[in-house]
Amino acid sequence: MRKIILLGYMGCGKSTIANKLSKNIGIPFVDLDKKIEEKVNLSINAIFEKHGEIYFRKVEHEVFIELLNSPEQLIIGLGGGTPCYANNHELLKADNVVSIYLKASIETLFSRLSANKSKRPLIANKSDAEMKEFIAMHLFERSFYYNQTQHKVVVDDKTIDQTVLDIIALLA
Ligand SMILES: Nc1ncnc2c1ncn2[C@@H]1O[C@H](COP(=O)(O)OP(=O)(O)O)[C@@H](O)[C@H]1O
Ligand SMILES: O=C(O)C1=C[C@@H](OP(=O)(O)O)[C@@H](O)[C@H](O)C1
Ligand SMILES: [Mg+2]
Repeated sequence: MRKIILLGYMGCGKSTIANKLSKNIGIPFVDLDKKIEEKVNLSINAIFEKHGEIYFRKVEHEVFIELLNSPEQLIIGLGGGTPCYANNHELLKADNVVSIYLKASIETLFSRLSANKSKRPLIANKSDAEMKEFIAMHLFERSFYYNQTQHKVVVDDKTIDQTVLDIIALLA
């Protein structure tokens, strides 16, 4: 069954938008990070601390494949790094996948992430100045993967509801 997959940089709104989209169109939403936390029985922060990022990427890949193979129709919110590791971007090309990149500017990401960084181990310990530089560099590196999606929705200056409506329009 069809999988609607939201991807994009940390803080672009994947989890928030997927949750609202799910309520609006009545298709269940699964957050990949939540599934990973359930499988390992640790928070994302604790997985990075105890086992390191390479282990996290391995579990992320396994759980992503499990979700893609599930028989249900699903909305899946990826983690920001998911398409950039383990050839996961190739999995997005499957026939039953609709992939949507939620595209946010560095300014939008910085303002959302500066208020929400504690649960994101890649940025949790960075100062504001470090974080701005990190986001700029990291987004540039990752854009190669993000830009391979079928659809892009620019999220800057849009409310959650506006972004959800944009996604519904492109799914029609
Ligand atoms: N217009 C908006 N669209 C989406 N998220 C928004 C918006 N305005 C503020 N936010 C906030 O930005 C953050 C986005 O985080 P989240 O949904 O966890 O993103 P991601 O899963 O992509 O990392 C949330 O705290 C959300 O409340
Ligand atoms: O960008 C990344 O590499 C990550 C993004 C996070 O998800 P969000 O994009 O939902 O914050 C989470 O998977 C982990 O902290 C690593
Ligand atoms: Mg998320």
